Amino acid sequence: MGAALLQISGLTKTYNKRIILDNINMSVQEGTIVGLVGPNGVGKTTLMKCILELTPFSQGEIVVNGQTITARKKPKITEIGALIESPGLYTYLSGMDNIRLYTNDVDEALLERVITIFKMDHYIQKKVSGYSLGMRQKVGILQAIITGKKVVILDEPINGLDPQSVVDFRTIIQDLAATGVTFLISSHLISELERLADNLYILNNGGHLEAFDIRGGDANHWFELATTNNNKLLTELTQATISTHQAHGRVVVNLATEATTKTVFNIIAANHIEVTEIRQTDDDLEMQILDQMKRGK
Ligand SMILES: Nc1ncnc2c1ncn2[C@@H]1O[C@H](COP(=O)(O)OP(=O)(O)OP(=O)(O)O)[C@@H](O)[C@H]1O
Repeated sequence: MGAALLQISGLTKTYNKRIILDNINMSVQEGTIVGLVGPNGVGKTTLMKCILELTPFSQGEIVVNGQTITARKKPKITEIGALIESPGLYTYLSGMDNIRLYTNDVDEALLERVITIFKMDHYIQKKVSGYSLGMRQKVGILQAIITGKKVVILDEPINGLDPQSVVDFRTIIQDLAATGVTFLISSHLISELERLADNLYILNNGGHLEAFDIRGGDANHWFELATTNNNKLLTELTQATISTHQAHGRVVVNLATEATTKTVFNIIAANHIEVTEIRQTDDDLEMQILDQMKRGK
């Protein structure tokens, strides 16, 4: 781990006087993979566009590999590759021609390796007009990473990829990160980001960005309780401002602290509810992130 390759300080962005990004701060160290999640329309793409200078912002500063962007200062950022929204490809050209047209600066060994991993050999020389969504997406990913830039921004890169390709994508990205490439990746697939990313940020409605501790914090503290009166328990827990919801016919609750655990079981006893089964949830992180998103509203 070295210096911060991407540093965002006090970034504020509005569209028609509506605040989309509100005093955003983010620091991404060299060789790390940062995930970005948030509800639809919250501003994830807008944040990425600010970093790529595709949209102006009113306040704050973004530093990419030592080059500083402000509301007034717009340097040509050299060390950045990106896939934003869906890849803009010329459909009458082949995937390979699209890549060659996009840049002269191709890392040939990397290109060959990614084509092999993504199993693109049989179509990369054919016209894009015959490609599926996932095939186009892979060309877009290639364009973003193939020039060997130090910082790569990928907006919903897993969209349209089949399960094997998602695994292949993870291999490609983690291998590159191990060589020092720094990634900011947005996705709605939280479970995939959990596997892929080193750090996670949540962008909430109102444009507030929060760091999420992906490897620690409340992990492994979510439990599903099968009880004789789920509705009563849900109501009582909610009244006691304890995070809870129902899943698989059980009450799901976070028992991260001793105090919460005591409160939950006191509520159960006081209401004569019987617990017939307790099991740890296997989707802890997803629950926590959704919970943090709800609280961030
Ligand atoms: N050019 C624009 N002019 C005005 N408003 C815009 C413009 N582009 C985006 N917005 C608004 O900014 C907000 C954030 O949009 P953005 O595309 O960044 O969201 P997102 O988090 O990437 O959403 P999704 O998860 O659905 O892709 C939305 O409310 C959108 O309507």
